[in-house]
Amino acid sequence: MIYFKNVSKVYDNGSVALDHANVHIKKGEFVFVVGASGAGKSTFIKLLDHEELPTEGSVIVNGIEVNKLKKSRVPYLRRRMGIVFQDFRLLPNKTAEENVAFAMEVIEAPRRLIKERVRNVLDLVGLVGKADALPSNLSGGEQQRVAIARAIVNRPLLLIADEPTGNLDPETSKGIMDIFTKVNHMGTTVVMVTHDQQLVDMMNKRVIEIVDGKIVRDEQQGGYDDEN
Ligand SMILES: Nc1ncnc2c1ncn2[C@@H]1O[C@H](COP(=O)(O)OP(=O)(O)OP(=O)(O)O)[C@@H](O)[C@H]1O
Repeated sequence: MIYFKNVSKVYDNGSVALDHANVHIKKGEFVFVVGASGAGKSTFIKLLDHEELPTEGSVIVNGIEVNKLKKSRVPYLRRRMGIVFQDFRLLPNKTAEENVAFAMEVIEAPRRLIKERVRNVLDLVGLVGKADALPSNLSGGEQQRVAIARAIVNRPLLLIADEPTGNLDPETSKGIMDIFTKVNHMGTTVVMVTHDQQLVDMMNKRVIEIVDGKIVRDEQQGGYDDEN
């Protein structure tokens, strides 16, 4: 599903964000990526969706060598992945339902399918009752659930999340993890960057730790810290 083969990323200013990283993530895995601020976690994610290109090495996602992909093919790569951010990034003038539907409208899905799928995913994230609410009338946790619904409505193979609980309290964060677990059990691979020690320790999933661009730990059923 995901291969990083000897991947390095050096930004134009000389910052080494990834240093000869080798990773293999199989279909259906749930993986946390942890590390201090500036370690290279977001860069790791940006290499998956072609937001950044490696300076060296190759990145393969769903059988596509991302670093060799023509710009015109990037939307096809991104169709197979859903992305969730710390700051939700919902369209403020669209309701919860419209935000989710929009992700299907842009790929020109048939209207009836949109209606059916949007209802299903809003149900999955527990938000059917808030379908008509604008983001400004939703709590942070609810907004994140809309963002997750939007990310999964096109049934991606891969769900990527960059600090999805960074703006949420611990209880709400646990609810978000329950949804990720459900999505993972449906067969979707989940890669989540986080600083949330409690969540990582609670979930007991694979942990990849990055320090100064280097993968220093890759542990099945790990904790946030080495000694867990
Ligand atoms: N566009 C950029 N141009 C130059 N340097 C960058 C750029 N993006 C990131 N960096 C540098 O690359 C390194 C890794 O950054 P990255 O954002 O991947 O870290 P991170 O682990 O996600 O940090 P945080 O937890 O603070 O988000 C840092 O030294 C950062 O300053």
